[in-house]
Amino acid sequence: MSAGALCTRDLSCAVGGRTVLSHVSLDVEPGSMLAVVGVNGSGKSTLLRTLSGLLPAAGGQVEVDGLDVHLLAARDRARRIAFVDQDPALPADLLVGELVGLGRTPYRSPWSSGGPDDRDAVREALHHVDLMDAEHRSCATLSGGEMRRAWLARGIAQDTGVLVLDEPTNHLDVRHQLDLLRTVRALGRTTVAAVHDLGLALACFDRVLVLHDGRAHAVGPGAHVLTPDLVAEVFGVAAAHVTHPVTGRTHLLLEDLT
Ligand SMILES: Nc1ncnc2c1ncn2[C@@H]1O[C@H](COP(=O)(O)OP(=O)(O)OP(=O)(O)O)[C@@H](O)[C@H]1O
Repeated sequence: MSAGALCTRDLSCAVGGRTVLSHVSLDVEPGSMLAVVGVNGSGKSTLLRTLSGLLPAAGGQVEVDGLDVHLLAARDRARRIAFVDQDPALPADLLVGELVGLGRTPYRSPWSSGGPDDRDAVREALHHVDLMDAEHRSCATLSGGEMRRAWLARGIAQDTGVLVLDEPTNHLDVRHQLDLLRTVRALGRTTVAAVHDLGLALACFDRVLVLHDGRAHAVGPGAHVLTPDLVAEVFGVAAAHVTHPVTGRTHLLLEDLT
């Protein structure tokens, strides 16, 4: 089995004692990018946390590289799946390089500050997110968008086959949104990301999973899944497909008709 193979079998996800999602069966192709979309509260974060092993499965299974995520030791899991949270609390007084270095924890002995390989991984990750010059700055001095990229760099430095990203493009300007998704693509890792921007989901991901009414409502290539009918049903927004005049790719036009 290739590294980064991720699948769920009849997965149910619960949070705060409430089942949020049921019967989710998914195969995420190694190296591919899956966008998870759905209205607020549809269960995107809960699904991502369950995939990452941070929440127990309320039923069914998540497998990474053929192994049950919820049975793996924490260090082994952290070498296979990196989770980048939506809005993590910042550990006080860390330099950016130190924050990114936390991604190397699964490879270090408890009291080690890291060797040359770890330092190289940190610099490479900072390079990927265009923050090379920020390595020695305090995290407290970063803008919201720079901070998002620093957290992503920590996930990249973790050097896992699977990256799970909760709203990675929030707070980013449009150039950095596209750059970030291109960077993630170039890493070649299996990526599952919650996104709110349906245009980005369609343009930048191989497949889109739509969560609706506690289920995996649809999954497949964005242009097949994000049809005007589905967008109207799930999001209550009128949509049309248009073909980009230069690239010939399908895009979504959204219109509020209320
Ligand atoms: N700790 C908790 N206790 C109880 N209910 C929770 C808890 N965390 C989340 N929920 C509820 O579970 C449901 C799913 O939440 P989740 O955060 O997964 O949705 P989401 O699709 O990521 O939402 P958003 O788009 O707003 O980020 C929501 O109804 C939310 O209120």
